[in-house]
Amino acid sequence: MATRTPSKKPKASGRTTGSGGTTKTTRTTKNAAAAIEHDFPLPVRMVRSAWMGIARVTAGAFRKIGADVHPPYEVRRDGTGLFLVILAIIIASVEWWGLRGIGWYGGFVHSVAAGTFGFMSALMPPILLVGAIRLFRWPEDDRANNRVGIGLTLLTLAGSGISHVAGGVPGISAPFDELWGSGGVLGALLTVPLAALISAPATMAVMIFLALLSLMILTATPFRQIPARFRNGYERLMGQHPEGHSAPRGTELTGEDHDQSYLYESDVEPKKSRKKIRLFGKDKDAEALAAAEAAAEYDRSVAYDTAVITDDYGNVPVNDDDAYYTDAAAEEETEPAIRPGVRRPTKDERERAAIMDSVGLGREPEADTQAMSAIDLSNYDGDTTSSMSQVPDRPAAAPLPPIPARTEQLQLSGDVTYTLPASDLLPAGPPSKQRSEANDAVVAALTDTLDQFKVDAKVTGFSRGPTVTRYEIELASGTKVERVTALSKNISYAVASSDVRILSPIPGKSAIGIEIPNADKEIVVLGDVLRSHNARKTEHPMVMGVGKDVEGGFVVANLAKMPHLLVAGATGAGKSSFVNSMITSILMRATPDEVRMVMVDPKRVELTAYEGVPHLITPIITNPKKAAEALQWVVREMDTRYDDLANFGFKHIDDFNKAVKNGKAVPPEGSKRIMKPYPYLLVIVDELADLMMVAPRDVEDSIVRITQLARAAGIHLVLATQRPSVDVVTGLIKANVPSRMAFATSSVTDSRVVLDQPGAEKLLGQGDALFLPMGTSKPMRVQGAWVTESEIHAVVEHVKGQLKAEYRHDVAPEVQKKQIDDDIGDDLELLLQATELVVTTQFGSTSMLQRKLRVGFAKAGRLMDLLESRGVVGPSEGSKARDVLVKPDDLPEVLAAMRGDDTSAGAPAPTAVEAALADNANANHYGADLVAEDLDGFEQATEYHDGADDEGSEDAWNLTGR
Ligand SMILES: Nc1ncnc2c1ncn2[C@@H]1O[C@H](COP(=O)(O)OP(=O)(O)OP(=O)(O)O)[C@@H](O)[C@H]1O
Repeated sequence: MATRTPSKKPKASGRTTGSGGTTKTTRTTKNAAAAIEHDFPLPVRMVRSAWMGIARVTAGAFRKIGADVHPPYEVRRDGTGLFLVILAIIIASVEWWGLRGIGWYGGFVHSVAAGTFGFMSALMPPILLVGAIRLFRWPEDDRANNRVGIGLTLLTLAGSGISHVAGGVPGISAPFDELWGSGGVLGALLTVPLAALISAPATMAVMIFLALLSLMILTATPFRQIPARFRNGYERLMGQHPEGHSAPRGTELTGEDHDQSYLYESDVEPKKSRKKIRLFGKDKDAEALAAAEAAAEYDRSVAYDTAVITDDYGNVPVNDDDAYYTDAAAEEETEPAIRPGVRRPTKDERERAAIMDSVGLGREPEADTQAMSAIDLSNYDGDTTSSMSQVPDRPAAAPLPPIPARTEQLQLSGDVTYTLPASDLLPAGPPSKQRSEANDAVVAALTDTLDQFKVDAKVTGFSRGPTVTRYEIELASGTKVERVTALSKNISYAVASSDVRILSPIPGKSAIGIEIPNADKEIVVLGDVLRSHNARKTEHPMVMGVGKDVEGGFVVANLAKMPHLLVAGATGAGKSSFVNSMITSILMRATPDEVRMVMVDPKRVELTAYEGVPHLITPIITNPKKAAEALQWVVREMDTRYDDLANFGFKHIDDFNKAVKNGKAVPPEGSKRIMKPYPYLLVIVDELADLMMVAPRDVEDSIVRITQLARAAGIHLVLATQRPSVDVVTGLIKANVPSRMAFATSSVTDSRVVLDQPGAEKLLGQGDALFLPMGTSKPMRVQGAWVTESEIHAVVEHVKGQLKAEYRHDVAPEVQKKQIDDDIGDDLELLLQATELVVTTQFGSTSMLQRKLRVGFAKAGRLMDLLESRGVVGPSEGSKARDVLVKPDDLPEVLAAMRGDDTSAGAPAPTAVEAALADNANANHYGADLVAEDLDGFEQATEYHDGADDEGSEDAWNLTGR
């Protein structure tokens, strides 16, 4: 507990309640000091002023080194700091710069310094400088300063002791020269009696131990964290965990460096802005009021559910409360201090948590109180940033035991033994912080802003998440909420961030929440999320690692319970990373018997890493037209599954599967069918807009059918788009895709399309997201989990090593090339010209074809239809020109495909037309394999489909007549 009672500047003492007591005391102290000062004679006062003048200039220079800091005036100790600097210079001048021989000065300084500390006197300048820097830059941080003071003193003692033992332990009465050449008087006093008692080598060991102890005190490293610190240091050195590393702002992120660069970018320099507010912080009420309306609207609609997900620091000591909780009444008598407490979830929060449970979000009731742990500043009087050391870091999570490898005997894939990837393929991330200096700076800036605008409110605590921290503000009775919300622009200004979001109130609390980006963001790695208690609690194969919420709790979600998800966000906001985390989660947790996937990746780059994994039932589909057909296949698959459910009398595929496994679902007599369970089917579309451009009506129809019915059939859709406009995410699609994940959008309109409310446009990008699971109205802010390309590669390699993909041939049926060729007939030349014209001009107009090719309307229309059938242009849009889907760069391949040339050898990226052909060839190949091999779960479905054509195999009990 700090002993000094800081005084306040009159300007900052406008608060009337809350800190009233303190203000009064500090004023008295200040007045008393002024009175004493006045009693000194003029020359003393002049010397003092001169000293303080120099001290201020020196301190100013020190405060500008590195990140600019501005400690409050009333707590500065520049005079003492200057004294230490001068002392350091004097000792350095003699011990370092060889001024020893110069007259009495050198002799005097050397005999005092070396006489006292021996060899250690050479280290005194940096030690004194460290002390000075702390006093200049962080004078208010009493706890840390005391710790550093003790550490430096111990280091000096140990250093003198070591020098003295190394110098042969001369006695205290030895000649002065001998003392100077060893540990000085200090070293002698310390080691001579000890050496007599326990021998010189043992004394050396004690001194070395003291030196190490002093380093631990200086670096605030508890014993148990030493291995972790070493590990972190090593990883940082190797570039594995980039925490604390710095790189130029706005560094373009590429490849596997993404996770590192992510940490660097920060626009927030809170302390700097504090100074500006002091200098220029006039009352900006007019501007503030203008902001109030916008803020109020925002506040009404965006309030985040924070009570949902539990913290995963399973090893947070249960006695945290005892260790850190101090009696509030006792604190009021002395100086109020920051008190980390543990908040219990409110009733409202518990109810919301129950809703979340129902949609399959990870939650761990017994850990609730840990999740709610937040830094409690309820007795913080807005005085200064407080000592970091008063609140210990979030206890480093003891590594949870590795997830035991699960090995399964697969049925659907031909009785192979399949082992899921080991959890250490996804390495752990750096430990998260519960509090950092950046948070303290923001608390000080917020307090300062409230003071400046004379708002009677206090910052009572904060919860730190990986990207943002939510600061809690409580109002004195009689203060309007609008007084704080109206300050949103001023708060942004004070913390130098345009991304400030105000929640009023925080759901379930009588407090205003202010979410401010962390200057020191943290990365959330998928491995940690998947190893969290929430993820371990269930073996459900459709559970994915989502990320971390604002309170630092791990968020996992069950895709089967969503049951369909829309993922949207501007380009670069983190969609694809999310999709990667999702697929990797599935590969980590589910066998191909449990989950099969259809991946649609019109961008052709995002999902290629997964090509060939046995969970795929068809090669990754890159052709939008084929994707539309694949969706139709999904509808058919759904119908088949429904038929089975109906025939066997089950409501959900899980029940059906259970019955199959228990041998309770038996085919009727005479049927040759071998009963096998159905895997979940996850259909992932990485860019919905591309599909909607090609066949809007078909795609919408399929999606709507699937989303309306597929839940019970175990079929789930994940639709991602960077264009969340109403023509892509139509009203019908929206109505049927209940769960949403919004990454940063480029406009508030886009945010409304995804979430039905604003908010996403204020997100920070790089995985910062609003998650709105089914059944909730208030989105939860999360930082998405991150998985690197090499991690994905390792997982995919493992999975592919277990089992080869066996693709189905009927997901995207063959395009009938022969017929197409017949279609073209004698018009090939004209068609080639038309293609060239349309692609080079990027203008799909029939009348242009008429004019340029000199053909009649009917011919031009036919050419246009041919172009559409080959994916060169989009569908007709009435009188408007059609969208051109092929880029000029791809023209040669498209023309070659039309001519029927073989373009596979050395051809670059396949065109839409080519891709279709190539994919079909693949499909046939795998189809042939399948026919020869035993039937899998999907083939049961095929049996029914085919049954209509093959009377012999039609089961009597198949009521659908397939
Ligand atoms: N969860 C995350 N944690 C850390 N950084 C992330 C995260 N997600 C994304 N990023 C960063 O943001 C960059 C862009 O992410 P991503 O490629 O997923 O965006 P996108 O929205 O899919 O963009 P596009 O639509 O262009 O593919 C990544 O390269 C990465 O550096």
